[in-house]
Amino acid sequence: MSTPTKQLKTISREEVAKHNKPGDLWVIIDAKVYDLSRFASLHPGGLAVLLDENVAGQDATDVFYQLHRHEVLLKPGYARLQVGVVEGEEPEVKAQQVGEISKVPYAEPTWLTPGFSSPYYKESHKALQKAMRKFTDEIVFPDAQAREEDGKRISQSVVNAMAEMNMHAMRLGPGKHLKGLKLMGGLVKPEEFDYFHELIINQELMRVKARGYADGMLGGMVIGLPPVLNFGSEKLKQEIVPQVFAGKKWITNGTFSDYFTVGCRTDGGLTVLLIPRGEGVETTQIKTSYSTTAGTAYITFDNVKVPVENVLGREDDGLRVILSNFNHERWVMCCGSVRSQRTIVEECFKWASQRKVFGKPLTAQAVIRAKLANMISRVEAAQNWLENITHQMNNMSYKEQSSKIAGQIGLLKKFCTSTGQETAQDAVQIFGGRGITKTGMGRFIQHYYVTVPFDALLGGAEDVLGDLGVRQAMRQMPKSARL
Ligand code: HEM
Repeated sequence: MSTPTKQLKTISREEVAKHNKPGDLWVIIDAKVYDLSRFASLHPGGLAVLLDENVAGQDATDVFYQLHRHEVLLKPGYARLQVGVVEGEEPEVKAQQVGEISKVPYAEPTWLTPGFSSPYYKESHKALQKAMRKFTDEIVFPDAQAREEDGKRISQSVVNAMAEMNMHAMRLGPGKHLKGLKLMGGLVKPEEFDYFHELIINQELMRVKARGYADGMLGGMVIGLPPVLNFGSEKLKQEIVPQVFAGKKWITNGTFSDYFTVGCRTDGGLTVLLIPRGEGVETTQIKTSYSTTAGTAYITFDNVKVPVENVLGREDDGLRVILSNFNHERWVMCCGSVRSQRTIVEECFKWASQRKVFGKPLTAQAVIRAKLANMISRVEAAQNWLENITHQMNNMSYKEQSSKIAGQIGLLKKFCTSTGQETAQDAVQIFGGRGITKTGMGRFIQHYYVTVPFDALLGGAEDVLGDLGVRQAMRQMPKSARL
C-alpha cells in the first residue's frame, strides 16, 4: 500500500534544503519529503550517512534505492515520517498492489503478459489466476514471511482460508475427489478443473518467496494423501480425506503430522502404510538450510500397531504405490521451481536497473546483461516445457502418463533445478555482498541461494531423474533405427 499523498502539504525544494542539520533533518525520496530529525539517531544505517551534504536537505532518491527495498518506506513506523510532497512533483515509484501483475519484463509467464497469447489458458484459468494472486498476496504472503522468521508452522487461519476455497483438494489435481465441491468460491467447475488450473495454484502459492513455508503449507499432503486416495479402502478414504481437505488433520509434514504415509520393509518387499500419530510414534525437529516452518522431522516408529485396513495397496506391493505417486509430485515441484526462478529474475532486473556504479546502472554493463540473458532463457525454456508437459497430462490417462511422460517429467525436473542453481549463482554475483545478507536489499536472493539445493533433491536427485529420462527413452528406441 502506498502512502496517501493528497492530504500532505506541498513543500518547495528550497524549503527542504533549509533542514539540513542534526535535530532538523529532512530528505526527499521520490518526490516525498521525510522529516528524519528524531529518527536519524535510531537509523539502522547510522546518523553520519544522513548528515552527508548530498543527503541532508537534498534529494536522496538514488542513494536510498541503492541501500533499501521500497517496502522500508511502506512500514507504518517509517511511512509516518513523511511530512509532505515536493511542490509540482509526483512520486514515481509504485509498489505492486495486491493482486496486480508485475510490469517488470519476464517477471510473469508469457500468458500473463499484456499483448501475448497462449493456446493453453481459458477464461476459467484466467479467473482462477486473478483470485489466486489476490489470495496469496493478501492472506498467504504476510503469514509466510512471519512464519519463515519465527519458524512456527503455517497459521491455522490461513489453512482454514485455503480449505474454504477447497484449495487443498485442488492441489491433488483433477479427479473424482473434486466432485460436488465449490472450487475457489465457484470460479471453476469440478468437471472442468484440469492440470493447468492446478499449475496456476502451485505457481501462485510459490510467490510467497519462503521455501520452508511453501513445504509447510501442506506440501506433505500433496505427497502423502494421493496413496490414500488411489490405494486406500473406501472406509479409510472416507475417514481421512475429508479431514485433511478441511485443514483439520495433517499428513506427512513431519513435526506436526497426524498421519504418516510410510513405506515399510516387509518380508516380500515394501508395503505402504498409513500410520496415525500415537503410541510409539515420535518426531524430532531437524534443522535444515530452510526454516523449521516446513516441519522437517526425524521420525521413529517403535513397536507401533497399525490396523490392517491402513495398508495402502497390496502387501509387499508398496513400490508400485510409491512409484505411481512420483509423476504428479515431481510435476508439482517443477511448477514451484520455475516460479521461484522467475521471482529471482524480477529481483535481479529491478536491482540491476536501480543500482548505480560510477554513475551508471548495472544494466549498462554487458556482463550483467549477459547474466540476465541466461536467467531469462532458462526460466522461459522451463516454463514452456512445463506447459507442454501439462498439456500432455491433460490429454493422457494416469497410466499413459507413467509410460509416456514419466521420463520427460524427470528430465524437466532435473532441468528446472539445475538451471535454478545456476540462476541462484548468477543472482548472487549481480547482487554482490547484498546477495548473502538475510535482511535488506538481497534478502530473497540469499533465501533462494541457500534453499535451492533442496529443490534438486526432493522427488529424486538430479542424476537419478536424468537417468530415468534416458532409460525411458531407451525403451522406446526402435530396433530398426540405424545411422
Ligand atoms: C525515510 C528514510 C530512511 C529510512 C526509513 C531508512 C531505514 C533504514 C533501515 C530500516 C535500514 C536497515 C536495512 C533495511 O531494512 O533495509 C537502513 C539501512 C541503511 N540506510 Fe537507511 N533509511 C532512510 C534513509 C537513508 C538515507 C537517505 C541514506 C543515505 C545514505 C541511508 C543509508 C543507509 C545505509 C548505509 C544503511 C545500511 C545498509 C546495509 O546494511 O546494506 N538511509 N535504513
